[in-house]
Amino acid sequence: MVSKMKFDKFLSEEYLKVFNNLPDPIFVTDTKGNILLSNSTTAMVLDLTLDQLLNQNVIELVKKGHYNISYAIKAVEEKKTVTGLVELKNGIVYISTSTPVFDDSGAVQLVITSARPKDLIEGFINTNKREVEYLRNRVFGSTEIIAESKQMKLVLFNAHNVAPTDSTVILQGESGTGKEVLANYIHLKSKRAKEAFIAVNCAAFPENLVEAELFGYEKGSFTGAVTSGKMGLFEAAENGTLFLDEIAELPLTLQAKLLRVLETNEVRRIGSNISKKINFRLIAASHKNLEHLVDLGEFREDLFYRLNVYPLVIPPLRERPEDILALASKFLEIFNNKYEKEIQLADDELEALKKRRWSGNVRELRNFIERRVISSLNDFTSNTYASIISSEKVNCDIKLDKLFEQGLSLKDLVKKVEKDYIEYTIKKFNGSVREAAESLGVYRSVLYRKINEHNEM
Ligand SMILES: Nc1ncnc2c1ncn2[C@@H]1O[C@H](COP(=O)(O)OP(=O)(O)OP(=O)(O)O)[C@@H](O)[C@H]1O
Repeated sequence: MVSKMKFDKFLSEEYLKVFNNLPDPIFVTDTKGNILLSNSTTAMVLDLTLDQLLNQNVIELVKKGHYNISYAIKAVEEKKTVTGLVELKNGIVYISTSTPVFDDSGAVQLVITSARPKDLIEGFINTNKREVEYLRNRVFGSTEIIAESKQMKLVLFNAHNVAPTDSTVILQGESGTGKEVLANYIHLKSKRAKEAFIAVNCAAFPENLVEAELFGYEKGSFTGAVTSGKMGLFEAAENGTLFLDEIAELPLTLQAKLLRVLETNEVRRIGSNISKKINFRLIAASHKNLEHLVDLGEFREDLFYRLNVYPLVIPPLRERPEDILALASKFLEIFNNKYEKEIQLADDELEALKKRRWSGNVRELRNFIERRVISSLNDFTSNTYASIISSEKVNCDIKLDKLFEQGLSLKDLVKKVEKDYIEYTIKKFNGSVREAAESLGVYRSVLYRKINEHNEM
């Protein structure tokens, strides 16, 4: 048996670098199946850290259910290269090849195993692409989604693998972690990419309108309905993808109706007695823990199991500091272009960004960088700015004594500040309510409601 330490000595630093940077899983075992060397991709796809993996034996990994079969031992027994399918615990199937390496006496000394996702290879063969993009470029080097951290790379990797399967996907993660971005990514990497991607926020509609939005209605079916009738969003997503964000906000009665649609693939508009067959892929998302809501009786268990085919959890931004810097630099580039500025972040600012809690996740970071570029810091030194970033408190420079003199009630004061702040933000975004809503971290519908309320004040 070759010990890991002894084995490492065989390899120059350059070889190790090449080995580590291979985008596919690759690892080396001894004749008993002990893992001597592995790249981090192998650990990542097995949902382990590299350290954990290096202490493992392939037979144990199979026993623990990380994957269903190992060809490394077979290669030792049969003294030849063995190839076969391996299914991981997340359902992804790989084509794995184990190649024995012999010593001078012809005995097997080591086995090198490498693997590639089956779907990916088949996809390449089927589309007969001449320019084969390597997995790392397709997934890890994606320009649409920033994923520097190991956790986010794994999420993206899993998203990449589930995309072509047409399976229902449920995305969980705090608000602003990138669930909609990921849903769109899955759509774009699926067979439905050329069809519609319909994103619906179940929390953005008043309860009585969600059904009409989703199912559509025939003319005159309820007061307030457009006289000509309206197509629902299920129908609008025909052949494409329907993304139901904040699915936990769907009222229980509608949850039952959604389940029926998923089981029958049929939709009936409100006021109609004709059902229509539809074909769409569902991606749902929630920042709430749906399993917990099932326990509380607030989410239907049957719908939960119907949705929970392929769950993907996006970790909060504070748990992936590598992404903070990568995202900040991307957003800086975007907003420097947009506002024709050349702002750079100083080292202390970058440090402060990494330490902040980012409870609004990527959305908060994006808004923060946009404000940073807009304000251009004429009257701040980078030091004071860094201290503002790192303090979690909002710096409201309001003259309290002046306010006190006005004798406003707390309610009126809050409304007044809210009104002024909203007006100020909309002005900053040249009148764009959409951008202002993004910056303020509220839905557009909420912002419109507030503007109406303020107009009536
Ligand atoms: N990994 C990422 N790379 C680049 N941009 C990202 C990433 N994650 C999120 N964003 C950006 O952050 C913002 C929020 O993302 P998104 O709307 O997808 O979050 P969400 O989890 O769906 O939020 P909510 O639960 O509030 O609907 C968007 O502007 C999006 O473009």
